[in-house]
Formats: sequence, C-alpha cells, structure tokens
Amino acid sequence: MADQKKNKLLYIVNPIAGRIFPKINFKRVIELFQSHGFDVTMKKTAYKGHATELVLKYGHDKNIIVCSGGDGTLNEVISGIMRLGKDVTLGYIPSGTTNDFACSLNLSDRMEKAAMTIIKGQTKTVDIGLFGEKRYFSYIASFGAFTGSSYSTPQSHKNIIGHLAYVLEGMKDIPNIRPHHVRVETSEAVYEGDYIFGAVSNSLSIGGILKLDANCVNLNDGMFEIILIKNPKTPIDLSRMIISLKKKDFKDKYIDFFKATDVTFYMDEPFPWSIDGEYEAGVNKVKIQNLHSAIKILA
Ligand SMILES: Nc1ncnc2c1ncn2[C@@H]1O[C@H](COP(=O)(O)OP(=O)(O)OP(=O)(O)O)[C@@H](O)[C@H]1O
Repeated sequence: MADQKKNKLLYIVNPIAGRIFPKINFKRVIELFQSHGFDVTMKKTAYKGHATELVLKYGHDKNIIVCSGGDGTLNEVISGIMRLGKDVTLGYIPSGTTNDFACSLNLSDRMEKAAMTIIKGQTKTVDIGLFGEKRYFSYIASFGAFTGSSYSTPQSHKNIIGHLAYVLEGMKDIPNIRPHHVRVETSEAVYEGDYIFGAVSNSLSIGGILKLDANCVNLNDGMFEIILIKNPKTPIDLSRMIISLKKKDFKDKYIDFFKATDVTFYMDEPFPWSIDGEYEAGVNKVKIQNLHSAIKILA
C-alpha cells in the first residue's frame, strides 16, 4: 500500500460522462480514499477542456491525480499532467461510455474495484502520444470512416444507450465514406495511398470495434501501432478485408499495419481527426510522436 502521509489527491469528476445508470458515486469514492488516509480535493468538470484547467490550477501540491469520466476526460487530465511539469501519478476510475483505454489497462469498470487499485498504489508507466506541437493523447489519433461518430455522437444518446450510440451514429457515415490521399513517413518506411481509415494507436481496442492482439501491443514500448485501410475496389475486396480485420489478420493488400515511434502524415487536403474520441481540426502535415513512459499510472 502507498505511503498515505504523502498522498495529497486531486479527484476530478466528469458528472455527465457515461450512461445515466449507473452514474459515478463520487461520494463513495471519496469516502474510500479518505478512509485509507488520503487527503482528497474533489472538483467537478463543468465544460469541455475544464479537466485540464483543474489539473493546472489544483495539481501543483498533489502527488496523485485521479479522474472519473470517459476517454475524453482522461485525455484532458493527461494533457494537464503533461503541462504541469511535476512528478504526479495518475489514477483512473472509468465512468464513460466506451472506456477504451481502461480496457487496455485492464482497469475495472466497477467503481470500488478501480478505487481500490488506486489505493493499493502499484504503478506502471505508459507511453503518451503527441499530435503536432501540443495535442496529447492517451490511446488514439485517427481519421476517416467512423471517426466522426467518436466526437459527433450526442452525449444524451451516449448517456441513454451507451456504446451502441457510437455504432448507430457511425452507420450514418457509411454513404459519405471517401478515401483521403495520404503519404505516411516513418524513419524506416514510406506508405502512400488512398485511405478510408487510419489510426495511430497505443491500445488493444480501437473505438471499441477494431481489436488488436494483446501479444502485439505493449502500452509502454515507445512504439505506436499504425493501421491504414485502403479503399476496397470491389464488394468482394470489401468483405475479404472485413473478415481479415475481424480475425486480426492485417496482411490483406488493402491494409497497411506497422509499428513506429514517430510518424509524419502528409495530406493533399486537410480532414478532421479524432484524438481520443474528440474532434481535432485537419492540417496538411502533422508529426505524431510517441513520448515513451511519459505517464505513471496506478493500474
Ligand atoms: N459538466 C460538463 N458538461 C458538458 N460537457 C462536459 C462537462 N464536463 C466535461 N465535459 C465534456 O464531456 C465530453 C465527454 O466526456 P467523456 O469522454 O469523459 O465521457 P463519455 O463521452 O461519456 O465517455 P467515452 O469518451 O468513454 O465514450 C468531454 O469532451 C468533456 O470535456
């Protein structure tokens, strides 16, 4: 168990994350922390970007920063910690709709169990992504098919029907799927093509739909997994590719799959990205860097 005398804990709660039932019982979580000797300051988020501000405002004298929310809240807290420039440990009690990153870290979505993981005090380090100059991400930067639904699905729908809301919103995208011409450079290779989807990820699960093999992904190896999917020419190509993706077999001629530390994307025309499920405006060129072991997390 961690040395509780030293444990000044900032607890950030997104009160609107996840489904209506069950909502995070943050009072119970606070009681648990306090009963184990933690000195807790709790703050609720009130708007987008607030979690980052709260970390920067209240995080200076804390050694643990815990958040409850979904991938969006976690992303904002990580962005705050990266800017804080102080050695703090992150704790996460998932209460979002998809909680992709929590699944990769094997964190329980049962509130008390996740709180106990934090109280037990075992840490591991994980890589963090940097998209461009200042946009951090915990598990994914993606573009193309279905990524719009990750940030455009209304919160009210997510609250009522959970992850299915993303899937339904994504289906609206199908008639509009069109390829983007992209050139992708790593220190070792160049990939170029008309891609309908691309993802730079540090996760076992991409949008809760596409799964990567646990043996292939290490969240702290300084490398991203990168998947680029080309536009299939015929319905037969499309169905073969879908079968390959479902089998986690990425050798199909329409799929480029590789690992890299840093990767630069060159786009003919800008298109929006999704960063940990939140909207990011398009650019003509972006470098995505893996910041190795950048965050210490209780997991
Ligand atoms: N009080 C608030 N009112 C409205 N929006 C908020 C509030 N607090 C935080 N937000 C924003 O809500 C958005 C969604 O939060 P989050 O991603 O944590 O939950 P979720 O969407 O339910 O879960 P997931 O991303 O795992 O599906 C984020 O962009 C966050 O900044």
